[in-house]
Order: sequence, then structure tokens, then C-alpha cells
Amino acid sequence: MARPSDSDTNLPFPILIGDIGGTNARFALLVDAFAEPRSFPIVKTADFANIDEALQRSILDTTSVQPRSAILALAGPIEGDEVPLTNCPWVVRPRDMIGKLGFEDVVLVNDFEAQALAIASLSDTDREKIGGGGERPAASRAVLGPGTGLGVAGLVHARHAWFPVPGEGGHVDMGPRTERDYQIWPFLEPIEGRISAEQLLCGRGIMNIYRAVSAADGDDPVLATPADVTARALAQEDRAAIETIALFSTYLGRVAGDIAMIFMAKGGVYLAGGISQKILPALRGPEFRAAFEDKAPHTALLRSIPTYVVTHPVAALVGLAAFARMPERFGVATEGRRWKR
Ligand SMILES: Nc1ncnc2c1ncn2[C@@H]1O[C@H](COP(=O)(O)OP(=O)(O)OP(=O)(O)O)[C@@H](O)[C@H]1O
Repeated sequence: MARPSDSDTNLPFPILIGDIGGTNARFALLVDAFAEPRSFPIVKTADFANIDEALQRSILDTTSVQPRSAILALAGPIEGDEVPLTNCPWVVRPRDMIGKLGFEDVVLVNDFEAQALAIASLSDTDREKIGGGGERPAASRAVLGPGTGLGVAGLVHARHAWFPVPGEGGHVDMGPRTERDYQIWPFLEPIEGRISAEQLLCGRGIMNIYRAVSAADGDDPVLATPADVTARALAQEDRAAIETIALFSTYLGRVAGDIAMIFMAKGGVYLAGGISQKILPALRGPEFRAAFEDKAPHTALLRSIPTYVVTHPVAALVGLAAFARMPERFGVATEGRRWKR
């Protein structure tokens, strides 16, 4: 009978690792602690009725290696034996994975916990530095990821290990600060009266800012998707789109600076999520870093903190692979989220 276990011992290889978001699921297989991860094509969650079918058809049917355990990062809170995903109809049932797919051991973690694991070990080829001082290898770090939503996590170094600290930091309050903010704010769409960071800093947030900029100027919004807005902005073709992405960069810098102060993240603040990579040229501009540093009385502190855009295409899998190989390097508690045969 599969039961949640509180044991923190190593998982048996081969280990399947997976990062399952609202839109895409990315998987890789670790045959042993030393081999390079074998990756599989990214699958669309909408193409499969459930995760078991996706694993069977896109992984298990395509390899002779039978994974003995799985570590899956999920976009959603992990509670109980049935875990529904945010923004996707899949429900992950570890007991079914053990009973039907041949796994002996299944661990579930939060998707931003996996992003935090990743930033412990990304090399310079997997990140681009956007300002700030030098590296401090043992200092705390933080990661923010604008994508379908806004994920946030800290990464604390203690007792020779890295401890990921996932939370709901994407839902902190945002307020107007500049004169232009005060013009735009009345037109932003709130949730129950509140403008949270996630109302601005995700795909939906790009549209929220774009429509508010247009409304504040008395213009009709003509662009329909976040990709349209960023494409026009990066091509310097549309005034409202250009301002939208400049404001997005400013607001992302403000929140990133706040998160840096909360975690005292002298080791750096990392921007993950699909959108950071897509607007990288804009993040290299002055707005992001200026807003990040504009934190009197702590301007000098913030100036010293490096910021990075994560450029690795599947960073969460890098984090999960590092954890699978050397769990003792990380303070990841598996109580209540590990199931064994
Ligand atoms: N070129 C683009 N510029 C800005 N935003 C974009 C662009 N293309 C897609 N988006 C938006 O990015 C969001 C998806 O982000 P991302 O790719 O990080 O997904 P995610 O949250 O990791 O999702 P998942 O892991 O569920 O697939 C969507 O809101 C989408 O509208």
C-alpha cells in the first residue's frame, strides 16, 4: 500500500524528473547519478487526458529504461494524495503512478521550489547578468518567474546545504508610485479590489498594463496577446506597447528589489519564467535595474546585488536533477509528499 513517507533517504535510480506547468510538461530521465539526463520532447498538457497517459505514451513507451522513482515539480499547492494543477485539468495521483506505471517511489515538489533548486547551480552559460556586483557564492538568493502566473521563491544557504523557500510572493500588493502610475492605476483590472504583483507581472498582466496605458491615453487597444505586445515593443513599433514593456520592466524591478530585501538575497535575484527570456532585450534597458536599486534607504545594498535572467530552456529540470543526484546538498523536506510502494 503506497503511503506518504517522511523518510529523506535517496531515491532509487533510474529517476524520472518532470516539470509540469499549466501549458507544458517537460521530462527527463536520470539513469544513474553520473550520466547526463536524457531529455524528451516537451509535451502539451492539453494533448493528454491525464499525467499517467502522458507519461505512458511520451516516456515509458519510448524507452526500455523503467524508471524506479519520480520527482515531479507541479504548479500548484501539494496537499493530500490527489494534487490538482493550477491552469490545467490534470490531477496527479502518486498512488496510481505507483500502482499502474511501475514506480516504487514518487516525490512531488512545488514548481518554484524546483526553480530555486536550479539557481543554486546554474553556470554562466545558463544565465545572463543584468547589473549589480560580484558573486557571493554562499549568500541567499531569490527567483521570480513571470509566466502564466508570477512564481517567487527564496534560496537560503545554511548548514552546508541550500534550502528552497517557496511561497506566494507573487501575490504581494502593488501600489502606484510615479505620476504616470497614478494615471494608469485607475484603469488596471483588480482582483477583489486589489492590484497584486501577479495582476501586472505575467502574460495576463502584460495585457492589463497595455489596456490601462491605452485607456489612460484615450486610445483603443489594438493588440490582442502578450506576444503581440512584446513583439511590437521590441521592434520599437507601437508607442503603447513600448511603454507597456518599459512599465512591466519597472514593476518587475520593484518587486524583485522587494524580494531581494526580504530574503537579504546578496547572492543574486534570478528572473525565470517564459516571459523573462522573451523580453530579455527590454530587461537589459535601464528601467528594470533602476527600479530594482531605487530602495532608499537601502540603495547601496541593492546596487551591490547582482540580477540575472535565467536563459537555460528547462531550468527546473536542472534543479530537480541536482536534487536527485545529491539530495544531501539540499534542505528539501519530503514529509507528506513522498509516496512509496
Ligand atoms: N512572446 C511573448 N511575450 C510575452 N508573453 C508571452 C509571449 N509568448 C507567450 N507569452 C505569455 O507567457 C505566458 C506563459 O509563460 P511560460 O511559458 O513561462 O509558461 P509557464 O507559466 O511556465 O507555463 P507552463 O509551464 O504552464 O507551460 C502566457 O501568459 C503567455 O501568454
